[in-house]
Amino acid sequence: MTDLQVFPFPAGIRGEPPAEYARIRQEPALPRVRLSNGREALVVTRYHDVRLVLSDSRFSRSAFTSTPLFARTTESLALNTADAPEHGRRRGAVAHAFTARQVRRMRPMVERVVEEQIAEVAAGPRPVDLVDRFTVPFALRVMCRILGVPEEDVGRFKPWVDPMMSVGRFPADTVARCHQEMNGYFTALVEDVRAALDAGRTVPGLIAEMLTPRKEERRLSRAEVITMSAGILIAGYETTSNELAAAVYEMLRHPELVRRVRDRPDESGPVVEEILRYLCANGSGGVPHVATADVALPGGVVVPAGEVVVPIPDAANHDPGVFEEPGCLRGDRAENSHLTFGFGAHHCLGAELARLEMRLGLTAVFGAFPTLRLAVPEEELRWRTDMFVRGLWELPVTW
Ligand code: HEM
Repeated sequence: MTDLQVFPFPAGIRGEPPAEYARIRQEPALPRVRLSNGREALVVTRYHDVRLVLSDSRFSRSAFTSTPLFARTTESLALNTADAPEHGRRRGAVAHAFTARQVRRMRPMVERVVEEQIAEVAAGPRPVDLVDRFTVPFALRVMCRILGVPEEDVGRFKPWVDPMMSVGRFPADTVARCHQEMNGYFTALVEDVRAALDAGRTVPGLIAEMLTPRKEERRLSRAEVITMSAGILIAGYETTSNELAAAVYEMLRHPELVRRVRDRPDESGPVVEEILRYLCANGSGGVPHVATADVALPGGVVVPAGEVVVPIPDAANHDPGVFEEPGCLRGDRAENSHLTFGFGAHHCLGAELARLEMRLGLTAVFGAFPTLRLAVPEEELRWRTDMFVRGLWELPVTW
């Protein structure tokens, strides 16, 4: 076995992108690495190359038969590791629930949840852990409302989901137990919703909609409904809550951005986009794809058929050929076509919802607590390294 560098590469102390990304981007060839599951792969870091791999059907996700680069099992990933036509069929069953129009309709609900969580923080003791008291319950409650998951169960998910989103941090037996318990919870919930529908009751939420599709082509199997329900809850809250906490932290380091969001909340969009570009959230690096033909990338490299490639959106987001001064967090970036939500057929289903939650969450936090500051020395913050989504385990703040 040749001595290859192991991927994913370790992140920086504050969860910054691995230094290797910038170095590799300069290399004419695609560097060969050993994935954490033992397979060899080529890593793709240049912006236009990453976009091509993510959007060209000659790169297959399902042909990569090894385990994913994080602790979820392939069977629990209804969308992420599937290719057309199966991927399109499953995604088509839920996509209507997350269109820009639907998200505009959700806005009052999201605003209510933000207000309730902020009011709870304001009424509680100081200092407060903003992850525990705001970013996680906010993002989780929004997903519960959308899916129709009982909100009294909100506290049950994080202890299961943290190990499921591990990239080597949690032991395999813990991960397996959490997969099983999460699956058991959603199996029982889907059964309950089915029974209520059969009894003629109206049940709000996407789980009930998945069980009673308006169009035949949106029909999913019972097992798919269970997997999709758990998957959407996880995908929807884990990313958003971590990005929000990391965004609050970054804004505290950039007071000019705090002023902008606080004084002109309607213009928070570009700030949020820039934070999303800058943050480098993906601890697994990217999703492995297999080339099903020889494919020439825009950067000039030809990927031979059969090779595994891992496109790295975080590296693409810091490509100086596309983003001027990529290492600077600038709220006035005019053009910001970042790849934080992916690109192509697997582009994040909840991107519009995530944007809304980020905008409302940040304007609410800095609007309610204009003097917000860290309650501990920065060196004491615990970063979520070796996890699928980087972020903070806690964010103790006061005001
Ligand atoms: C800031 C928050 C978020 C970020 C950074 C984010 C990012 C991503 C990324 C990078 C992907 C994968 C793209 C790929 O596989 O190539 C993805 C997929 C996905 N996201 Fe998000 N996401 C966020 C919030 C949400 C929310 C709120 C939802 C709620 C519905 C959601 C649901 C999904 C789903 C279901 C997929 C799988 C799509 C597919 O494979 O077709 N995400 N997201």
